[in-house]
Amino acid sequence: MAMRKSERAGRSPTVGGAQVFDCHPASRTRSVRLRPEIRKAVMDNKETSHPAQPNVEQALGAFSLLREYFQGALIVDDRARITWIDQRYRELLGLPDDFDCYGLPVEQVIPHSLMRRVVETGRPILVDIMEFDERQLVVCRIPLKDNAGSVNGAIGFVFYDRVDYLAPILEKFEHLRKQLSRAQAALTRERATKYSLQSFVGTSDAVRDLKAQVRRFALRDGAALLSGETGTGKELLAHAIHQQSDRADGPFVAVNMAAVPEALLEAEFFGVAPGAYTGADRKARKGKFELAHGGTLFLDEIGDMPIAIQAKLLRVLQEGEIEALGSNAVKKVDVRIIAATSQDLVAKVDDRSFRADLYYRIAVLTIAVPPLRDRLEDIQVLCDALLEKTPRASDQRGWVIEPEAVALLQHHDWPGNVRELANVLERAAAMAPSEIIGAELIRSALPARHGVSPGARPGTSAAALSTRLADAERDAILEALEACGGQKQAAAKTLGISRSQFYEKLKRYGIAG
Ligand SMILES: Nc1ncnc2c1ncn2[C@@H]1O[C@H](COP(=O)(O)OP(=O)(O)OP(=O)(O)O)[C@@H](O)[C@H]1O
Repeated sequence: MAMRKSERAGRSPTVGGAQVFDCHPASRTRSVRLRPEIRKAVMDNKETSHPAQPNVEQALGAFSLLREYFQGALIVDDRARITWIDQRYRELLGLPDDFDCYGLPVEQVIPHSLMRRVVETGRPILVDIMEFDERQLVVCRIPLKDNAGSVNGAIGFVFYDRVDYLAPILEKFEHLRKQLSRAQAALTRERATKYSLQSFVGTSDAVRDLKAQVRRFALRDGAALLSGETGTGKELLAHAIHQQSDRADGPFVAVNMAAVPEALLEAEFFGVAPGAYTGADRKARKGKFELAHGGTLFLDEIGDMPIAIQAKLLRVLQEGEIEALGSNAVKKVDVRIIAATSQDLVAKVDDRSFRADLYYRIAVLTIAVPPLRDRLEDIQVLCDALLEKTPRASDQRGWVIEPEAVALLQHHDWPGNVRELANVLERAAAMAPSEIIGAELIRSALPARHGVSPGARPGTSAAALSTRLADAERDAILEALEACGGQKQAAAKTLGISRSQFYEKLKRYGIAG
C-alpha cells in the first residue's frame, strides 16, 4: 500500500515484521494525558509479545479508497487484540505518543468497541454509533480473512465530523439520547417518591413500629411475608422494602396470583421455551422470575396460589433455578421474594390448601400490616395526603376537609382500608361544588350499606347514577360472597364474571378478602 510522505515521517511501529505507519503527524507535538483506565490497563494486562495478526498492509490496501473519508482506523487480531491503530484514531482517543497499545484487548482502549463481536461472528457491523468520552463516533467494522477464508481479525473505521451527511444521524441520535436520559431521570425521581417509605402515610404508633420493622427487613435479604387486609398498603410496603434494600437498582416485578388465570400461571412464572406451544406463540417468553433476576419478585395474594404451582415455587426457592415451560435447560436466578396475603395463611396450612414447607420458606420475615380501623388517628394525615393527589379544578387552590367530615370518617369501620378511604374522598371531591369537603359530602360518598343514602347530597345526575350503579354492584358482590361462604371463585361464578374481574372489583370497592 502506498504511504503518503507525512505518514512515512510518523512513528513506525513494527507489526508482525511489517512496517506500519501512523499517519497524523500533528499529535507528536501535543502532550496528551493518559486516561486512568488506560494507564491501569497497561499495568495490568499488557501482553509482552505482540500477538499474531492479520496482514495489515493487505487490509489497508483493500480499503485505500475509503482513506479520505475516515478519520481513524484500527485493526485487531482474531482474539480482538489491537495489532495496528493509526495516528488520527490515537488522537481521537487521546492516547499519548509514548503509549503502546499493541497487544491490548481492544475494550481496554475503547470500552464500547464491538470489534470482538465482529471477530467472533465473522459478520460486519457496517454502520454504528459508538460512544467515547461523551462523543458519538460513527464507526464501521469489517472482518478480515486469511487466504483460507478464516476470520483472522477485523478492521474498524471511524467517521467523525467531516462527513456532512452523517451529521443529521448524529444530531438525531444525540437528541434521542438526551430525551432518554431526561425520561430515565424523571422515572427514577417518580419511583423514588412513589415507593419510598415516606409515601406510606401515618403517624400512629402502629405505623411507626411498622416502618421501623420495614427498615430492618430491607437490610436483610431473606423472603418476607406481608399480611394484612386488602387496601392496607402491603404492595406499597413491598416497593418500599425493595427501594431501601441492596436490590434497589434491580427490577421490582409483581404478580397477582388472583389475577392470573390458573392455566397461565406456570408460564407467567417460569417463562416459555421457543416452540413450547404449537401454533402462533412459538417465540420464547421470559417468566417473571427471570425478569426479576437481581431484584425482587412480589407475589400478591400468595394464598391463592394453586397447590401445583406451590410445589414448583418451593423448588425454585430451594435450588435457585428455574426451568422454562417446554425446556430441559435450567437457569440460575437470584431473586428476593416478598409475598403478601390478605388471608389467614396459617389456617390455610392447617386445612392443607397451602403447603407448610412453602409457608416456612416465605415467612422468614413477617410483617402484619394493621387495618385502618386500628389506627383511626391516621385518618386526618391520610386525608390530607390522599386529597393532595386528587384532581381539582384549575381555579381551586387545594382541597380542604372540615373537622366534622374527618370525625365522620373516623366512625367508619373501613373494610377496604386506605384504598376505600381514597375512593370515598375521590367520590366526595367529584361531587363537591367547591374545594371545601364537609360532613354532608362525606356522608353522601360513604357506601350505602353503612346507612347513608347514596346521592343524598345533590350532585350532577351523572354522578348520582354512577354512584348508584357502583353501590348496586358492590352489594351484589357482597351478597354473592355471603351466599358462597366467602369462596371467591364460587362467588365469581355465581355472578358470571371471571376470577380476575371479580378480584378487580373487590379491590375497586375495597371489599376485604
Ligand atoms: N399508609 C398509606 N399511605 C398512603 N397511601 C396508602 C397507604 N396505604 C395504602 N395506600 C394506598 O392505598 C392503595 C392500596 O394500597 P396497596 O395496593 O399497597 O394495598 P394492598 O394491601 O396491597 O391491597 P391488596 O391486598 O388489595 O392488594 C394504594 O393506592 C396505596 O398507595
